[in-house]
Amino acid sequence: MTRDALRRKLQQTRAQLCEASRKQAAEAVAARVKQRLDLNHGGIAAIFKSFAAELDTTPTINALWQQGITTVLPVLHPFSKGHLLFLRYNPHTTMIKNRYGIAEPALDCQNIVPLAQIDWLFMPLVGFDRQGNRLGMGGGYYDRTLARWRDGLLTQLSPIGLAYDQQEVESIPVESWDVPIPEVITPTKHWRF
Ligand SMILES: Nc1nc2c(c(=O)[nH]1)N(C=O)[C@@H](CNc1ccc(C(=O)N[C@@H](CCC(=O)O)C(=O)O)cc1)CN2
Ligand SMILES: Nc1ncnc2c1ncn2[C@@H]1O[C@H](COP(=O)(O)OP(=O)(O)OP(=O)(O)O)[C@@H](O)[C@H]1O
Repeated sequence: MTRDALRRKLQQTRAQLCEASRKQAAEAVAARVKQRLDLNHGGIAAIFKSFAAELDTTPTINALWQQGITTVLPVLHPFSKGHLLFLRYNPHTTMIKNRYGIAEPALDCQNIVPLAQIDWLFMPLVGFDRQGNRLGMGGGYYDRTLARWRDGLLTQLSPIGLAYDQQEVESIPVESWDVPIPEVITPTKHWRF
């Protein structure tokens, strides 16, 4: 199956999950993220605001805030196409909708946190396999972010995918630019590849 066909199929699968299992999945992932954070101290976490049928990160974000962890969200770079910035996010942050309709902090340079200061990069996945290969929305945004990590420039950073169990597949067709990730958290399992 091509990446596009697999992406469509997995998006369909996750769109079919019922409200009750979505809610349960979101809570279960938040609990596992909390356990994961206990392994390190302090720190800055990059998370994402869920859209469409993505795993809902609201309980995870609340858990991060409760633990006093500085939380940042991805913002589409205003002119460097395909790149992300990460901006501080707290309950008072002014939010806007980006061109995909995803909520992001309004761009204020004072709130930009360089990737070199981020400890945990929680990423949205459309699919993943047991080798740690990932499939995203197809924009290459996280690929570009991970490229810097792969090149050894961000040794403090732990990339961690968040997904429903149903997003695990036998194998993801890999492209040259794909960077496998070391961990994925689903409601029932903490994968370490
Ligand atoms: N919640 C969330 N935030 C995120 C991401 C994400 O995947 N999830 N991103 C991760 O990269 C970045 C935004 N990337 C995106 C890339 C493409 C589309 C999108 O909807 N593309 C097509 C439809 C593709 C499809 O339905 O398969 C479109 O433009 O219509 C959305 C977000 C940054 N923020
Ligand atoms: N490091 C990179 N440098 C330049 N272009 C890249 C890089 N990584 C990916 N791309 C480009 O981004 C596009 C989308 O890649 P891909 O289909 O792998 O996205 P994805 O992994 O599903 O999305 P995302 O990374 O946003 O979650 C590809 O056309 C690819 O050429």
